[in-house]
Amino acid sequence: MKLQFAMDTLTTEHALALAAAAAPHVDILELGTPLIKSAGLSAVTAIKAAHPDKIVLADLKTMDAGELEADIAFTAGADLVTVLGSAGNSTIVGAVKAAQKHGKGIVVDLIGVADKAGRAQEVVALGVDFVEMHAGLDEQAEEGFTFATLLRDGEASGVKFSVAGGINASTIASVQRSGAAVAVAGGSIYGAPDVGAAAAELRAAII
Ligand SMILES: O=C([C@H](O)CO)[C@H](O)[C@H](O)COP(=O)(O)O
Repeated sequence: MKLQFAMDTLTTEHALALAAAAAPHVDILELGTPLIKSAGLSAVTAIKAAHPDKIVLADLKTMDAGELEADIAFTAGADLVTVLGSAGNSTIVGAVKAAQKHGKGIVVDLIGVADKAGRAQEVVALGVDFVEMHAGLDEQAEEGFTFATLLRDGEASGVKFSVAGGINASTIASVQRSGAAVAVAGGSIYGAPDVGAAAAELRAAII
């Protein structure tokens, strides 16, 4: 299972510092949606330049203009770009077209989708690399939140999936047991007093 570090920060400078600390322990460096909205796609270029050996994911969460948005992110240096599962199929097909042009990949984020397993099967048939079983920061803050349902949806989908939803060192093993290809961790790494140590702890918890 790969480890993806979601950098939900607001400046390229901070993202570069976070990435420098965590990179030895993670496989995928994710530029979070708030970071891209705040700093722009130049942040993607800066992270890829600093870490050419890492997979760089631009979390665009595209909802429309799939081909155009994916194209500009790939041109900026992204290896993977996210499109929302609630987008129309034509948006996803457009993003896949851009990915094929660049030799890169599309991840469909299933945040807010009720039938995650069913939609996962549909979008994989459209040519996306994998899907993300995702509960966002707001959903995580809701009373009674548990990401157990994400793991069940992933298993039920039968397709390649990542999981994101507040994963930490005590829960990452359950993510791996669910069969996830990628565990996405944001706050448990960037919110730790020692970012490198937190990333290393997550890595060590992966069997
Ligand atoms: O995608 C995310 C969210 O929508 C804000 O951009 C997060 O990166 C994702 O949820 C992972 O972060 P944590 O939940 O803090 O682990």
